[in-house]
Formats: sequence, structure tokens, C-alpha cells
Amino acid sequence: MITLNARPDSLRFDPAQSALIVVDMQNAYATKGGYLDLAGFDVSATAPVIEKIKTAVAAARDAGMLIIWFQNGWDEQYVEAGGPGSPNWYKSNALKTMRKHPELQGKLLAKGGWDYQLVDELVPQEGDIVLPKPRYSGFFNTPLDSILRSRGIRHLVFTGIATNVCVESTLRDGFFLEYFGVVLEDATHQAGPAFAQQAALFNIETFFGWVSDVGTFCSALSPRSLVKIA
Ligand SMILES: NC(=O)N/C=C\C(=O)O
Repeated sequence: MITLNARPDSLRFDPAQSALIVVDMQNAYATKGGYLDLAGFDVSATAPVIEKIKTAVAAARDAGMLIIWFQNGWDEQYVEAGGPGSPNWYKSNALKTMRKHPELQGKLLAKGGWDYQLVDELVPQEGDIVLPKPRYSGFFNTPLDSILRSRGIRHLVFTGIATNVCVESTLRDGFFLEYFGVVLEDATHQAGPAFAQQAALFNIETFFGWVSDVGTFCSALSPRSLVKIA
């Protein structure tokens, strides 16, 4: 068991029965020229987030945690996105941007395309699980819940983009399914103004889970810090 210092209070869990979840670190969300950038969201500060995620993933892997990578998006025909019968058709800024700029049709969040790909710096390794997801929550229309339950995993450590959309949606759904969710705040970034990050972290810390950071997470996992505590 390790103890992770977090807000509002520390959390104890067994790394071997926990997962690190990397949410949607695709060009769409973290690279200039990707969907969020083209839709008018600021992605200029995502490089440090990518580095923090790399660090968190390496520490988690060393500690025997399962790494789960999500990729948000749909088939090339956008059948999985839902048509006018789906609220997603009205609310997805990717779909709205493509309707406004028909030359982008087929490019944003389409499986097989550059926008859908994980950023070059983050490469899943053997033993990791890569899951496509068609909606903001990683628990919807994916096998996430059964993958976790079949491994006895109850603790989820979240990184990725966007804190206030897919990270928060997945952590909230996890809470309702009795998972303990903690966000590493410096390994996340919001879609929208800075207050969206603050509001999401406030909600998580106050109502749905815990908030920590990558340095604290790595110290908690490293054997050296365990020896010191012992
Ligand atoms: N990955 C996310 O948080 N996505 C946010 C918005 C979108 O996919 O339209």
C-alpha cells in the first residue's frame, strides 16, 4: 500500500490494484493545428503537461500500475458521433467546427487520421490498454468498467486533456460506480479559460475525488520514499 498526499486528504491504495488513466492525449487536444486549436481553444501550454504525463506514466509502470490510454473520436463516416438525433451532434465543438468549415470534414477526431493519433511524445507500451471512446466519459460505450472490475482495480489516477470535460466526466462516472478517483493537476489541462481548470479541480476535490500532482505521486510510488517512511 502507498499513501498519496492529496487534497482534501491523503489516499491509500495498492499500486498493483490501481490504474493510471491517460485521457485523450491526441493531436486533437494537445497540438497546434488539432481540433481544439482549430475550434478556438488555447493549446499553447500543453507541452509541460505532456512531459508531466510521461513522468507519471513511467513511475506508474515501474510500480506495476495498469496504464490505460483513451482516444476520443469516431469512425471516418462519423456514425459513432451520432446524427441530429444525438445531443453530441449539437454540442461537439469538433462536429460544429467541421460544419462551419466543410474543408475540415473527415479530419477532426476521425479514426485513422492525424488529429485522432496520440501525440508523438506519448507511446503506449506492451501491457498497456488503449481504448477508443466515442463520448466524453470513458465509462460510456467502452469496456472500461469490466476491464477494471476483472482486475480488482478500484483506484484510478487521472491525467490528460481536458480536465473540465473528459477527465472530469470519467472521474465523475467512476465515482458513481464506486471507484476512487484522483487527478494529478499538473498533468491535466482545461479546454477553455483558466477558471475552467480551477472549477473542475474544485468540484473534484470537494465532491467527487482527490487532487494531487505528479511530483507527489512519483515520491509516493518510489521505493526510496517508502524506505524513508519505513
Ligand atoms: N477530451 C476532452 O476532454 N474533450 C473535450 C471536448 C471535445 O472532445 O469536444
